[in-house]
Amino acid sequence: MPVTKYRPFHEVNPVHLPDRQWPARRTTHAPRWLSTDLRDGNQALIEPMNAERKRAMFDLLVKMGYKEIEIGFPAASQTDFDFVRSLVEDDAVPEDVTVSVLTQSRPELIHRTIDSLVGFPRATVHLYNATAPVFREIVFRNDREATKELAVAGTREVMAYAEKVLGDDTVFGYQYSPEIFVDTEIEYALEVSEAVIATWQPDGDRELILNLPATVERATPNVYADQIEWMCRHLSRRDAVAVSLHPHNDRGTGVAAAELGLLAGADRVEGCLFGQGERTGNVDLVTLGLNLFSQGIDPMIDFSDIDEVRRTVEQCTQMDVHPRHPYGGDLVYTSFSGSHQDAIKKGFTVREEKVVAAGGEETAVVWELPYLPIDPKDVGRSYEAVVRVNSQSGKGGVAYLLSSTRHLDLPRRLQIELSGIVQKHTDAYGGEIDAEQLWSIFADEYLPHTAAMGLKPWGRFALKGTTVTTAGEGTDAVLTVTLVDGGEEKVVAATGNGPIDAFVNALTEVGVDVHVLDYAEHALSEGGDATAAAYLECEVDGQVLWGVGIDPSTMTASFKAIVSAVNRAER
Ligand SMILES: CC(=O)SCCNC(=O)CCNC(=O)[C@H](O)C(C)(C)COP(=O)(O)OP(=O)(O)OC[C@H]1O[C@@H](n2cnc3c(N)ncnc32)[C@H](O)[C@@H]1OP(=O)(O)O
Ligand SMILES: CC(C)C(=O)C(=O)O
Repeated sequence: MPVTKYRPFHEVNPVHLPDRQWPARRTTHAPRWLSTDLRDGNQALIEPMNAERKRAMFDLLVKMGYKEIEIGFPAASQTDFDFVRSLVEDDAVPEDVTVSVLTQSRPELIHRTIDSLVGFPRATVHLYNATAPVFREIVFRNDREATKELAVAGTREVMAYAEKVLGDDTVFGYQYSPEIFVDTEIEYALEVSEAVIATWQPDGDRELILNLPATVERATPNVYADQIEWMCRHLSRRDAVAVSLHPHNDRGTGVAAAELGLLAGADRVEGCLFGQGERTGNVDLVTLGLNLFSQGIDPMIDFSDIDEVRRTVEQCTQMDVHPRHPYGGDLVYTSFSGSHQDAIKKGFTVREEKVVAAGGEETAVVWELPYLPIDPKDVGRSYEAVVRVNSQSGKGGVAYLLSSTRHLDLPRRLQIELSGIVQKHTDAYGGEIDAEQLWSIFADEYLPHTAAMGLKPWGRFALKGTTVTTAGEGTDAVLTVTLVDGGEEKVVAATGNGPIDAFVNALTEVGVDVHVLDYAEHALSEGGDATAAAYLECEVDGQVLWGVGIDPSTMTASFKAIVSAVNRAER
């Protein structure tokens, strides 16, 4: 690896800010957002969006609540131009949404760009030129003065042409970006910005958006924050200039850079949903917004159906969102590993208790759940997908899945026993076991005579019926049991100090020695036709194991559970 080819960023473009203030600041509110999905996102796609997909993206952004949307680079192509026109012709832009469009600093492109905006009630022209030394030397072969002049001349051209073509019909805004701001010598970036400010003359009613892009992310996020704080401190007319961030993600720290840049004083962030955009992408607006949400700060954007957002983005961009993408990926609320599942299951139980104590008011209870930074329900995800079972899973996950999908609340030792059985399957077959497969494993093991999943019944015994009579209080129960024993129907009678004791004694009549060690039962549904589940831990001929019974009658459920344990012992 030829590491000597590279230099540390502080040697390339140092920023001196020893009394930086941003590390001690806290985020208290959402910034202004601009979505550039239809511009920076679109220009990075293998197949740029057609009109229909652009419209679907625009409508999604509006629905989510974005108020500033960069809708394209209208001078780039007829498709881009026509899309911009279609929005005004279809009256598709709500009153509180401002669209913006990007242009280079070339008169013919500026004219074409502004022509596309005729009829928009509010629009911003965004002009950029590269100010970084590499671009001055390699791309433009311009010195500093000529580069500054390109920015100023472009600004003047925008002002003059907009005045001529748009007049008073459009509330017209202006944005300037010194491209690769992060690589530009900071005093020079300020000099160019000030020249643009002096040209546009922002004041209270006439804002200038100064966008400071990390066009290519080349340093740690604290460096970007220093650069932003330095600019914020040195800008004249700071109150009339909206400082905007435009981080890219080349080092994988675009989100952190945006967050620290906001602490450093920026007012606004430009990015794309799920971090679409050039190379490794623009900063991800979904992560930024939901990071705020997870801190109790309203992002002012609606993420309540994250899957719908993801599906639309995937359909528009023809690119997949990674399953581990923060907040929106398929797997990000899912735990496979045993200790995580156990903690989540316990967390949900404690939370349910707290919600009940709060009078059922779910939102009154602060979210504190192990391994889940936000409540999946808040972004439209269901709890069913939270816990999934594979070879890394333990009893907690298995129990959670049976509880959430089948309402079976297994006692702890039964959870441990079942987990071992499931583990044998996952070890043998690999991969994941879904809720249906888990139910099938469970039913085959514990409920062999339940017509579940088309399983083949097995086991020496099947319970056909019971009649119980008690002579009165304090007297023994008398029980008549009809059993199928190895295919042969038998009727046995026994007494005991209760129905279960009598049933155990009846089994002695057919040669089975069973003792009940532990017992648990609960209703599976509410109301008169409720079904009960019974779990009995039994010692059968010296073996300790669990049986499970499900029946409308609690007593019959218990008898079935004993039969289940006996059959398992003999299996
Ligand atoms: C960081 C960013 O994301 S910036 C946005 C980038 N997005 C895009 O480029 C997508 C849309 N672009 C396009 O469709 C085309 O590039 C167009 C229509 C804008 C221009 O096309 P062309 O005229 O064929 O020029 P080309 O694409 O080769 O651009 C390079 C030329 O533009 C000049 N240029 C580049 N940026 C700027 C700028 N901001 N201001 C003025 N001139 C510029 C270059 O110096 C070069 O000029 P040269 O040909 O005299 O050497
Ligand atoms: C045009 C500018 C803002 C840009 O896209 C970038 O620098 O990444």
